[in-house]
Amino acid sequence: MADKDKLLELREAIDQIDRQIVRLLGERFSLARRIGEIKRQSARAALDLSREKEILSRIIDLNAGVFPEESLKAIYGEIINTCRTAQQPMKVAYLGPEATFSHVAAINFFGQAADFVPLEAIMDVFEEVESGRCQFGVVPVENSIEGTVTSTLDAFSEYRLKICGEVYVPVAHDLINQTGRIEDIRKVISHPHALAQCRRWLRKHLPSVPTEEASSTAYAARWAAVDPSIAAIASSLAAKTYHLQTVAAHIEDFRGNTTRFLVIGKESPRPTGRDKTSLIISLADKPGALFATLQPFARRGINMTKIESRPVKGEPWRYLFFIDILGHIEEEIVREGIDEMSESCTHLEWLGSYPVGDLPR
Ligand SMILES: O=C(O)C(=O)C[C@]1(C(=O)O)C=C[C@@H](O)C=C1
Repeated sequence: MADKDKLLELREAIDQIDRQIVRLLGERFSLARRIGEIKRQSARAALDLSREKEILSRIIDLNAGVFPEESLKAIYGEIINTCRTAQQPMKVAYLGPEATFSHVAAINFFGQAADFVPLEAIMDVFEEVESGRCQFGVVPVENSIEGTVTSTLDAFSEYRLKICGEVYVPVAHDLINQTGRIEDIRKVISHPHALAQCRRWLRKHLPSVPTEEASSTAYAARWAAVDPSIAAIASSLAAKTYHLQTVAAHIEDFRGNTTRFLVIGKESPRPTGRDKTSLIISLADKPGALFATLQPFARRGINMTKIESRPVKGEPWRYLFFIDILGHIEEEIVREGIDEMSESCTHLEWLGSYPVGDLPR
C-alpha cells in the first residue's frame, strides 16, 4: 500500500476511536449523574476520594504500558473531575486573584470543570466555606522555603471546618511582561517572597532595575498587563490568564521550592489507605506535658510528620500545637492513639483525615 493510503487508513482508525471515546465519555458522565441522584437521596457527599483513588489505580493497572502513565493519570483525573460536576456543581473558593498558586492548587485538585471563586484573604475563604456559599476552599499552609502560613493555622481555631485534602504545588517563578523583551523592563514587581526567591537572578540579569512589592504574584501580573514598562514575577498560569509573554522561565534561585495547600470543607473523606490526620491540641502547664501527649503515637509506631506551635490569641504565653500524623482516624490504631493522647491534653480537636498529597517530582 502506498504511504498516502496507509496514512489515510490509520487516520480513519484514529477517527473511529475518537468517536468511541467521546460516546463513552458521554455515557460515563450520565452514569455519574445517576450516581449523584442516589447520593443526594441518601445525603452522601458527591466527592468520594477513596473511590477515585481506587479507580485511578485500576486504570493504571489496565494500561498495557504503551500510553505514558503520567498522562493517563492526568487525563483520567480530569474525566473524574468533570463527572463529579455532573453530580453537584463544585464551587471552590481560593486565595485570589486569578492565577495565584492557590488557584493552581485548586485546579490541580478539582480539575478545570469546577467553578472557582477568587477571594482576597485566607479568612474570606474559610468564611465562604463555613457559610455554605462554596463547598470547598483552597488555602496555602506551608512553603518549603518561607515556612508556615500562620493565618491559615490561626483560622482553624476560629472556624469549624475540616481538612479534605492536601496539594503540593512546585513554585516556579517566571518573569513576564507585555512583549517578552528584557529591554522593555523598567521595574520588576512581585510578592516579597517571590522577589526574595529570585534575588540572585535579578542581580545578575537586571542589576539596575528597581523592584517593588505587590500583595500577590497575580496582582503583580495584573499590573504588568496594564503597564508595558513593568515585568512581574509570577506563575505561568498568570502569564496565560493576563495575556503576558515570558521573558525568562524558572528564574527562582533554588529549585525544589514547593507550597503545600489544604483543601477545606464541611467533612473529611473516608480512608484511602494512605492518609494523614491533623489535630490541634493544647497542653497543661506542667513539665513533660508535650512528651506525655506524643508518647501514645510513638508507642504505636505512628509517624508524626509535623508539629507547630501558635500563640493563643488573647492569652499571652499560652500555645496551641498543630500536629499531623500518618493514618486515618477511622483506623483503630490511630483512633486509640488519639483517645489516649486526649487524656493528657487540656483540649484536642480533630481537623480532619485526608489522602496524603503527591509530592512534585
Ligand atoms: O463512584 C462514584 O461514587 C461516583 O460518583 C463516580 C465518580 C467518577 O466519576 O468516577 C465521581 C465522583 C466521585 O468522587 C467518585 C467517582
